[in-house]
Amino acid sequence: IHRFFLKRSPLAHIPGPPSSSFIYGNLTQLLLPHTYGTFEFSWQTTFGGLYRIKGPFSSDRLVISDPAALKAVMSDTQTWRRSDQQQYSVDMLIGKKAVFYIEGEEHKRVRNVMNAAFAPVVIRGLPPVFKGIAEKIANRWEDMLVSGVKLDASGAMDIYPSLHDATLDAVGEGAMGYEFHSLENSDSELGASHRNIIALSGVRSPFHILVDAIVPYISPTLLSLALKLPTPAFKVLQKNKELSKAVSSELIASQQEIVRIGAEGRRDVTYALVKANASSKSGHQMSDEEMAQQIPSLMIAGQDTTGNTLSWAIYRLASSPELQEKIRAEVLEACESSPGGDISLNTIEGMVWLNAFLKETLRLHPGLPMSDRIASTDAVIPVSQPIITSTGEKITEASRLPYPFPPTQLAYVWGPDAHEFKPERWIEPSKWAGNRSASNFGPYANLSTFFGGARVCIGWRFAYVLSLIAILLFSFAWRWPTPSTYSVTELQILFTELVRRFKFALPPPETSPELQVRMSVAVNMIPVIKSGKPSLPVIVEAI
Ligand code: HEM
Repeated sequence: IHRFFLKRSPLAHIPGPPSSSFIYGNLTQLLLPHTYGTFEFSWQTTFGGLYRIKGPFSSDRLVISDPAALKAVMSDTQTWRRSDQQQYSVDMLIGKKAVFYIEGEEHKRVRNVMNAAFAPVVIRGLPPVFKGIAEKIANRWEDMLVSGVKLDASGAMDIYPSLHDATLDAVGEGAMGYEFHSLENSDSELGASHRNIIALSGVRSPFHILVDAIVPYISPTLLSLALKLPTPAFKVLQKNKELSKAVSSELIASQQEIVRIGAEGRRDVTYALVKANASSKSGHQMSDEEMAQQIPSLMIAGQDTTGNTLSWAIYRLASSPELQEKIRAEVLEACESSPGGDISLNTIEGMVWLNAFLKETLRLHPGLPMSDRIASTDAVIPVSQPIITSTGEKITEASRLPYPFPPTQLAYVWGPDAHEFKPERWIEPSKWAGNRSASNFGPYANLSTFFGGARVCIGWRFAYVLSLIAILLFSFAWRWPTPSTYSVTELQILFTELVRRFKFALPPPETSPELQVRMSVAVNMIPVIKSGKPSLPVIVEAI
């Protein structure tokens, strides 16, 4: 009662919207709007990059998108910790040694070994894996076109499930060293269990908001008893934890054997992880159990995020025929000028429009648009834009702030057209570029999509290379020859032929109102159609 009603909040003077409910505060508006950002973006316009909202039972929380504030919070992991709710979910899902769970020195030691496993040299060996998967998805779409699985008279088909199968296979083969065979429709037990987990995490309701609010006040003993209740959701979680533990321990043991006998291992991240761990100094190494808990961490963190990013990429490609043509022209030119005929990763990385398109997709559709942190002690947050408090005072830092949500970036960094999809902003000179680089927050292109600081997304390079190759292939190649090197003639003929033959379009709103896509957020940013079902209806057409 004291905490809720009597203690004066240090955030009382930070401006923000009025609370819409005593029970939920503003959280239903922030977390459950019909279309993602409806309230958040207008609050951002009114109050700037740091404002206060009400949480359950009139508690105060901060929403942060100011780059200086984000950077300060994300780089100080001693002060800014994950919330209890997040920790309980990770423990239920994976365990207390997962990279998301651990803090401080333990996190630093584990990240050091994991960073070596995600080094550029490891990721640059993955394109053959990604190309193989892109070829399989193209085969599946061709089958779908022939067998006529159409959603309505517009001819659109739902390519969302196949994009998620593709990223499960990509994370399986590229990161875990495990073959799910999702695209071949022969799902493994772990694959099926993972799908159940993603389906669970995709459901958000006012009830979940309430549970999240109450959890920190329940005694740990009572909570751990409650979590053992045989509810359907807890059963799914428990089964997944046991299954992923068994599979991961086996994967680690087999890679350890490969490293021990010095045999050439597969070039996946798990192999690199085991190798990096074996050559770490004693005291800096991870135990077998620690390594085994990182495998499901990669699956959970890597699959849904990349699946949704690719879905948004195709959505944006399909929304703009001119953009498709521009990228297509760039690819054709690269094919023609590639000496030796092998389109290398360097060439792909040098494609101006393709890269600008991907950056803009990541900017406007961040896979994980928000997360929360709690201050474990009094703290001061700097802001790049001053805040005018409710008493008219101008302040450049906010102190003792208990609950920030760092979400997307704002107009200060991107300009007044921040909410529009404009890949050209990455190509043409802009007066906002200075603000952007001054923010210097994320690991890639100053984007906050992968966050920054000590807990920056470890898989950002993996996601970037996977997305580049996938977009390139989805856009232009329905078939990619199987060998890992390609002759220029083969590619030229292939691309020229395919570019002439296929394009993507969205079903028109007039004839297909049910199939129009909006942004929805549970944990990830998901495309959903009118019924609320996660879907990506696209017309794949022969020109
Ligand atoms: C476009 C795709 C992706 C996006 C948008 C994304 C975004 C993020 C974000 C925002 C975080 C920080 C979350 C927080 O601290 O609250 C994060 C952490 C993480 N990501 Fe990613 N991610 C992507 C792909 C991947 C992939 C492909 C992998 C692995 C194969 C991966 C592995 C991880 C891991 C292990 C962490 C936890 C790092 C730590 O706590 O030290 N992510 N990701």
